[in-house]
Amino acid sequence: MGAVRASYGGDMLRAGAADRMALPAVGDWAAVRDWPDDRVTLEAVLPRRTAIVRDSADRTSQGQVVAANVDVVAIVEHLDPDPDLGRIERLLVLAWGSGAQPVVVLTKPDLVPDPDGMRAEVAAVAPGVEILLVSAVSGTGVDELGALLRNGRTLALVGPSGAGKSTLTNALLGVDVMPTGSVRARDGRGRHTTTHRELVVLPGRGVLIDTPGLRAVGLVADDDAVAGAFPDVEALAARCRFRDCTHEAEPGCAVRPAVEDGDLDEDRLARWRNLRREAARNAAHRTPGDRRAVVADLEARRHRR
Ligand SMILES: Nc1nc2c(ncn2[C@@H]2O[C@H](COP(=O)(O)OP(=O)(O)OP(=O)(O)O)[C@@H](O)[C@H]2O)c(=O)[nH]1
Ligand SMILES: [Zn+2]
Repeated sequence: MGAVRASYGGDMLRAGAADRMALPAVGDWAAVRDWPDDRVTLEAVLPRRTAIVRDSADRTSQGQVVAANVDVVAIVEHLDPDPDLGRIERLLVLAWGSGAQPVVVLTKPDLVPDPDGMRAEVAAVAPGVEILLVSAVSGTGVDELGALLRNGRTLALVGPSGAGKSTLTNALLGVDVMPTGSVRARDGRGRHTTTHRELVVLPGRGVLIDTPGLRAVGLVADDDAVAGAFPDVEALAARCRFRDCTHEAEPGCAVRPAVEDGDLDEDRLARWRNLRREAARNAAHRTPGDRRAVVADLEARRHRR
């Protein structure tokens, strides 16, 4: 049938006003109605298998769905400039929270002398997660990445602007469908080239979703998503004598000695603490009372229009 343009039906408008999460996102399946007068309305979004959710800036809802029904979330990070380990951890939390399987894709290995050494550093912040080195320039790893797209699976690329997501999309397709940004010569940073989310169907293979550069992802992550990204720290913390151990000075703490013995990186521990705090703050902000107030406010605004 191809592409159709649809407006929201009444139920969809109401659901979207009450919770932004209800609105369709890229990757969603939706029911549309074809009216005799040629109008097309989007009536319902079908239940999602998975959802990548980011914080919505306006706090009017639980969050905002960046992509739905994704099977594999590829966290795309460049090796040049140096990869940002904290950003990879954050995006891993986002991925674990989505219900999809994460992989880490390290791009531009052709620009650094020791890509395998850098992969090992990244592996330390991504326990249990497959890590691919992929160069669109030399072709290294493109087939491995493409293999994730078999059997009609949906692969979403997330990562900062300039990491090479659009370039990877083009490499996987074998043709250029996405505009790519040329890196500014002076500071080596990419221009922001993807202005809206794109979904590309690769016939007989799967579906590829290229999300725009997620700069500062606000997380709606819960403790489980943080635990998914930090299984090493959580395993240590589970061995502390006290369940509410703060890992500062308590007797019987298992985390502190791991740092002292060099088994756990101090910076990683600090980032784990911050993400846990962020998850707790999120949970506190989104009390049912808050949400009722937000919905009432939205309704009032709608009536004024
Ligand atoms: N040397 C090298 N350059 C690459 C590679 N992948 C991407 N680039 C370059 O990096 C720049 C940014 O790539 P894009 O694909 O536009 O980045 P993006 O992640 O899609 O960025 P947004 O669309 O802004 O989110 C472009 O100049 C690419 O040519 C690679 O594997 N090796
Ligand atoms: Zn402890």
